[in-house]
Amino acid sequence: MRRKIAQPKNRSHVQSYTHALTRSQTKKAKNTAAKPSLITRQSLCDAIPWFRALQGSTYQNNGICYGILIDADCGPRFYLDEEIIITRVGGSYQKGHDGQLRLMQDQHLDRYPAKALLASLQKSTPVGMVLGNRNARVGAGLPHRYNVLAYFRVTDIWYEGIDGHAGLKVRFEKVSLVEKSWWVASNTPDPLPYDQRPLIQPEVGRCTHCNTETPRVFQQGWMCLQKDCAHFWKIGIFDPPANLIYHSSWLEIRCNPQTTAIAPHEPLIPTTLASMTASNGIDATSRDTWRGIVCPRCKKCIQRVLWHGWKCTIDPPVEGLPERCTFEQTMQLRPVSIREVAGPRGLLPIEMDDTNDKNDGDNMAIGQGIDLLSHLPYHKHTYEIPGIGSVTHFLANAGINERPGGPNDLFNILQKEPLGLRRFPLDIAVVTGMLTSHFAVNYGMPYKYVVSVASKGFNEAPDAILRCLGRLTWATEQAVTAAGGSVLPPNELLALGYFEGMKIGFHDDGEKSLGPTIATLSLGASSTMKIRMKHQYYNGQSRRGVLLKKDIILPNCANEKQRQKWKDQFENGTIRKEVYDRRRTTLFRKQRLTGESPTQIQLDLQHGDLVVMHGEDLQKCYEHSVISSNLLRFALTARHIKTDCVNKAELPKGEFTLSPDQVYHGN
Ligand SMILES: O=C(O)CCC(=O)C(=O)O
Ligand SMILES: [Fe+2]
Repeated sequence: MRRKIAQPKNRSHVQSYTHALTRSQTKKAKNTAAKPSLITRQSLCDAIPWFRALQGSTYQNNGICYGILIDADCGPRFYLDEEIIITRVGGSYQKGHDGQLRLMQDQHLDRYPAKALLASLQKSTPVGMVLGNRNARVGAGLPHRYNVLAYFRVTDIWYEGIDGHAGLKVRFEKVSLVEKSWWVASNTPDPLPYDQRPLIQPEVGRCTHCNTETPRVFQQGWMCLQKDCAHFWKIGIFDPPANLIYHSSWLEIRCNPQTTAIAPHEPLIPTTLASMTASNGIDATSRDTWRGIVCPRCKKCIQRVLWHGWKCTIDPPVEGLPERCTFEQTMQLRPVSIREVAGPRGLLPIEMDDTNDKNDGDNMAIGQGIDLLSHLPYHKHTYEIPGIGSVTHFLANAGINERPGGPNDLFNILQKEPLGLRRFPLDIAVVTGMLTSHFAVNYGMPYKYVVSVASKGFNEAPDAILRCLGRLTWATEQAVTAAGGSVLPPNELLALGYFEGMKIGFHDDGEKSLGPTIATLSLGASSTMKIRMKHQYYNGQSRRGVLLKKDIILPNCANEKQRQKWKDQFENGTIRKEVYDRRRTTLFRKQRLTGESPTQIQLDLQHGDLVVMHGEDLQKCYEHSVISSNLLRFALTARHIKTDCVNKAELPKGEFTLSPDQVYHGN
């Protein structure tokens, strides 16, 4: 390989981006810092397709490394300039008491992640480089938590002596030798074209013991870098000094871009934004549109938080702090027609046969009742869970949906209204900064669903939202009356918006402040709702194997008959508590009970359908999820929030009066 040196060096420094903040500003900045959702690893992985690794420093796919994150401690002799990076290969390191990483064992080229880096080298695959601001050497000067540098090629991987073991190091060379690197000081001269750089031959040496020829890596002398050779990591017969530095030829040699072509597999920075704004026919709610982007102004990775587009800084500006990036890209959402997304039932006139009534998936048939007549034009399916509650599904059809002010109109209007829908960080996320996979806005009494959401008063709600509330009030009354309960009218409405591929994962709606009834109206794309027992009630014990103090035996739970028998024996005094507990522990252990409950009730929710879940224990013992199927769906869920659980100042938010045409009578 013919390689040349870079331009005569005015060795550059990483540019300093740190704002000069006073101490009080720094404190303020910490307190009011952008929500973690905007600066986390999740933002990076969401925006960058070649780095979808939420953990570790390497992103690999099919055995090839496509992206590297350099953060925190990069091992001895970490090196970075405008075109070269030399760093350790991850894995096999552990943090000691002093906080320093130590190599615990020899690394091997045939193990990941080294193997994936070697594959990138052999297959000439460029590796995208991200630099984190926790990097001990250069991090402090960087503008963001994660900074996309450029595409690099892997030129060499070799062994060094590290902490008494053979540790792997890797040398990366920037793919483009033409563009000036953004991370160097602005007064660094532009790079010389490759043709104008002086030719350099690498210095090589041959080991007198293993006879292998390798380049000279270090200034202090040539060393054999074959880890199994007796002369490994020696300069002559001596151990190398602690202050080893790289030899100039090792740093300055470059691959000839003409003879060693290397093509990036995709743009370093995805073109999502450009393609969205060029109105080139991409649907504004398709899967690609709710990925993150790299801010074209400040280069921060940002997630799609807002319904209408991307905004670099979501939080309002804080007085006394430097202004944050104001980049904002809203997009016109192409109106989605009901014909494009609705399932067949929402588009067909009512049929009096029972074909519609086979649509509700493969249920485990917990007391399923079908009522085709009493709620006409709806069909009604009810699932009774004895002692727990019921799920009522009102199935709509074109007759219902096409009425003025009905689901078709509501779907069209909700697309045009500025509802204030946005994604929220999940409180219980496994990875910090993980956002919900749906957009949400709450109206009326405050309600905390899977995340905390600020509520808007019903006096701010558009007509369409109040019409939905009218329908949900009707469905609540019908289902609760049929179940023989007393109706608590809804005073809260959570609107969810689902783009293509969005969902709400398993959760319950069982907050202390909630009444026992939850009603949902589906608009637009069809979706699948699954209801299953919570893990502990299905198995009779917690995930950690702790027995339920009072076993609740739900229909179809694991070991239903056996558990019921022992529970009866315990309750009527035939067996003592120790025996009861021992029997259950032994049985559960033997069966290694750890699985989730199979779906107990599965509903095919179509445009215009209403679902009412009723019964407090339903939310205590069961959980539900909904997966949307197509470009656009809205789910409007109304509940009754107990007013004594609400902060007095917020009570007016839940007050509303429906006009006669917002009230619904079930037609
Ligand atoms: O999208 C749906 O139909 C259900 C929404 C839901 O479960 C909720 O808002 O808690
Ligand atoms: Fe829910």
